[in-house]
Amino acid sequence: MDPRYRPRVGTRPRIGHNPRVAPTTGLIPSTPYVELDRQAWTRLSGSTPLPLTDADVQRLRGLGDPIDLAEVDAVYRPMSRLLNLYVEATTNLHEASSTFLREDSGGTPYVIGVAGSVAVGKSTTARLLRELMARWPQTPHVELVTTDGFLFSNAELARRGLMDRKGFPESYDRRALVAFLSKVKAGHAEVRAPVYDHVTYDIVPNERVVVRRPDVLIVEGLNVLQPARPTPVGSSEFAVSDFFDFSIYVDARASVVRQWYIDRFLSLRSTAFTRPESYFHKYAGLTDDEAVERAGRIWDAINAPNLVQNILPTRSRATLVLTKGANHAVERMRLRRL
Ligand SMILES: Nc1ncnc2c1ncn2[C@@H]1O[C@H](COP(=O)(O)OP(=O)(O)O)[C@@H](O)[C@H]1O
Ligand SMILES: CC(C)(COP(=O)(O)O)[C@@H](O)C(=O)NCCC(=O)O
Repeated sequence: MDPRYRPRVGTRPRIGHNPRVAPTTGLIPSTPYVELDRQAWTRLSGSTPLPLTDADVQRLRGLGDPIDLAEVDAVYRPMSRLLNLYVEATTNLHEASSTFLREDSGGTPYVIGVAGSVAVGKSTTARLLRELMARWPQTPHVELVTTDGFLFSNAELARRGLMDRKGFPESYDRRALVAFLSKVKAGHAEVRAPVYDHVTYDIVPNERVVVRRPDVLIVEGLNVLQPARPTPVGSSEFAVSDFFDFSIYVDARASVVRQWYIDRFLSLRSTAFTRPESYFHKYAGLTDDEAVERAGRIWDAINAPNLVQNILPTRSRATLVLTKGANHAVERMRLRRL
């Protein structure tokens, strides 16, 4: 039996609940998601326009990601329509809440989280979304922040014995990230975030990005769907995702992402790693076999355990899960029912 369906034994659907009854089995789905294959998803785009060109997609895609305009049309046009509907509904909800509180609604930013493994293509998804949403008339001002800026500096990670745990929840200054999001959500005129440099593999001293009351803020990072840390009795702490209006988890099989990580490492070897300031400069001269071996070791020691222990368990918290196949194309979508 399809495990997503449980028998209708002595249970009645709740009022207002709209169970999707599997036509052949008469069973009620026990998943909170609607699952769609690529074709079904693509059909949902309706007449939503796609204001991007092939050149835009080439500019926005990450290293090693072969995404093209056809893929963006099939996957991101329906997503654009969905988000447009959600943003509009949320704006109405904010207005209702402000009417109740007798406050000025003041334009609360719509916050979207993008989560997933290292090397799964989160940055491509986040950049495409930023570009698409900024072209809507209602949300011209879209900002994108990556959570790597909230990693502790290498000096601090070394002090805490966490240099081999970069990307694990404990390697981030979560309190600073939560404070940043809470100020953006509260409508502060200017909120600053620290900046990470993948080339030097460290926080850039004295550099900040400034976020000025965006219509939409996209927050991209490995651990953005992590629940709040356990707190002592009598106290409480926010999770990063408490500030999200919508979240996307970019998913692919771990063995496939491992290969993407290795392929990217091979490309970086002849590009970013050749720069003397690159933290990985010592790997620029590796042979193919040595580079594959080294990348595989970094993956197996750091990124794979982080994926299995910390990132994957947060997938079920996302509003939308995009599942990619080995060729990077999105094959399946799961949208959380409201
Ligand atoms: N060692 C590195 N040197 C330079 N750029 C890197 C390095 N590692 C990752 N990047 C770049 O950083 C970005 C984020 O990578 P990552 O966190 O793995 O997320 P994702 O691949 O899911 O977008 C990507 O654009 C990637 O190409
Ligand atoms: C910087 C990262 C932790 C990603 O951070 P994020 O923006 O997702 O918060 C990751 O790209 C990374 O460098 N991981 C450490 C292991 C490695 O070098 O692949």
